[in-house]
Amino acid sequence: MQEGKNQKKFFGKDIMNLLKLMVPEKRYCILGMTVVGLNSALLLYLPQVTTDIAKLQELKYDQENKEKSQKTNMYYHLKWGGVCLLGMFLGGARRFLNTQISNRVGMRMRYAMFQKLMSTRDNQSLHSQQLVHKLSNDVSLVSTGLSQDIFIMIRGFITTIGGAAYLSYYAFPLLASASAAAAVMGGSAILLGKYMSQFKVKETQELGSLSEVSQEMLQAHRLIKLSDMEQKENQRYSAQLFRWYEQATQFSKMQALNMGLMEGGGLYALILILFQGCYLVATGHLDPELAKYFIQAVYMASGTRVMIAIYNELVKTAAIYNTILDIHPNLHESELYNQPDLTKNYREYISQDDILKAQLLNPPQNAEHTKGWQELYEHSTIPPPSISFKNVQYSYPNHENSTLTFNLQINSGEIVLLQGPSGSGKTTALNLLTKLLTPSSGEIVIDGEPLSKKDFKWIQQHVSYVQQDGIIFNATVYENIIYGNHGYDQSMERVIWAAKMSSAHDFIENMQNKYQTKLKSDGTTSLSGGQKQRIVLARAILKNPRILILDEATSNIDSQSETDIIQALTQICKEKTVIIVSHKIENYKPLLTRVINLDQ
Ligand SMILES: Nc1ncnc2c1ncn2[C@@H]1O[C@H](COP(=O)(O)OP(=O)(O)OP(=O)(O)O)[C@@H](O)[C@H]1O
Repeated sequence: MQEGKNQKKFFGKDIMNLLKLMVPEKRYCILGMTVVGLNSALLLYLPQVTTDIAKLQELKYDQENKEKSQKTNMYYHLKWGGVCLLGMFLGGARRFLNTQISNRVGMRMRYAMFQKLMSTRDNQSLHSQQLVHKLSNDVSLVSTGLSQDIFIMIRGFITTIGGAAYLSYYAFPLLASASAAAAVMGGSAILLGKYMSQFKVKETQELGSLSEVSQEMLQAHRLIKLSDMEQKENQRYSAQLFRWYEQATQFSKMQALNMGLMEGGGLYALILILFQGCYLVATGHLDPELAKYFIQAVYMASGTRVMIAIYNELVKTAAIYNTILDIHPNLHESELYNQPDLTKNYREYISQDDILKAQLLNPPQNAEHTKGWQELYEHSTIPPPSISFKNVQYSYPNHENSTLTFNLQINSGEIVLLQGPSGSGKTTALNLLTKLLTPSSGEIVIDGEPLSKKDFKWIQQHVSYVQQDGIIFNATVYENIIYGNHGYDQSMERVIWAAKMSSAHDFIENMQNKYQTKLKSDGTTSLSGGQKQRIVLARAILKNPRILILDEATSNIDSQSETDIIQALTQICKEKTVIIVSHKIENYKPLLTRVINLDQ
């Protein structure tokens, strides 16, 4: 089991930390507690019905005063009808507040976690499938568990205290029996709670790994089929499934033991209370309205039982919460609840998104309507930048004893190909240039100015990076091309220009809805590898970047598409500093000014 940064706290503190998630929902919580308080008071009042029934029975035989008897009858019916209606309202309100707190806590957690993950520049250390599982499944477990458990616990507390107070006043001997039963249940639950939470953490981790394995396999579905790995992968999935099952079974056993002790304790309490109650009635110490006291004693014992059961649930939930905090080394728990009210402007978010979507379906036809048009051409008049790596060193955190060193000079407007054996550091150099990684020492200089002095915005504005597996989003062709090009000309005129430059226009025109055709990100899109890569290239050149990086950009496509793209690049690469990484040096030769060897 992975030892997370948050797993060493003692359980009481864990629960306190968990409860902090409720802090921003103060208003809902106070309202919820009031409702739960009233609901519990109603429950405690309920045994009073026995007294009223006894009175009604008396009146039934009072033939002399028929009118009074009818009135009283009516009064009691109205009273208990009202109690039922109130109970109905309070029950509904409690459920609504429960769910709403859970929704809001979950929303805050997801919002903070997502922001944190997106803020990471070097995402290589993040396990995306595990994270998706945490964002959906584990957050739901924590938020629903927390809000529901707390209210049930409060109700348990009120009925325990109320029942105990009633018994201590009206039937003190029964209090002793109920307390003894509560003590037995409490002891076992606290003892087993610790083990239960440990098993729950393991089970949650195995379930996360199961999601990871399944997503990985579904993504690599084609490769698995073609490599005759189906049986092996089925076996791997099954093995992980059984690993989860093993932990889930351990947890179930522990839970069953706990539940058994609870049930046993409950039965013991019931028998003890009944036995004692009957004895007290028989000896004339208690009046025949035994049911009233009996119910109060049961309230007290079951309230205690509920509190203990919920304590166990909270320990489990806190354990899952700790695994969520481990998703990111810099995620502090306070970030999950110390945020402004997210829901304040949520309708605005949705309506802005709707407006944007509508605009994207009707993009401006020409550049006059688009912001940033001038900016686009302003920087295209400046000569493309020169780049030098001066004794730049980098070591990956998990490989600190192997340091990569770079000394490179790329002149303004050059089209260079970075060459070197696998592992020589080509991708690392590009990540350093795009500030996704920061050098351990040395300096990268762009046009005479250190890159460290330029902010990330500069990179976003002046660099386009095309990777081997071009990313296509669940959106139209038009949206895919303008992606990441805000502030630049996004008119149809300009998008068509970019598509023509990357030899994409013709096949887009042949699609059913042309530039408004919907594409899919999961690979089920009707695009070929070459078509996908041409759309990605159109996206990269729309903003007319000063530095263009092509990292194995044509590796996955057929040779005819590659020839077309390289031909298009002759035009595209003008007035830019271009860095190409490709193993197919021969194909790029006509385009290049130089080849730089990284292993020298
Ligand atoms: N996220 C990482 N964590 C640890 N080490 C890494 C990481 N990424 C790369 N490395 C190591 O850094 C070295 C350079 O890797 P890099 O990917 O930059 O090489 P490359 O020349 O691009 O290789 P290829 O041609 O195979 O893509 C390799 O030894 C690799 O093992």
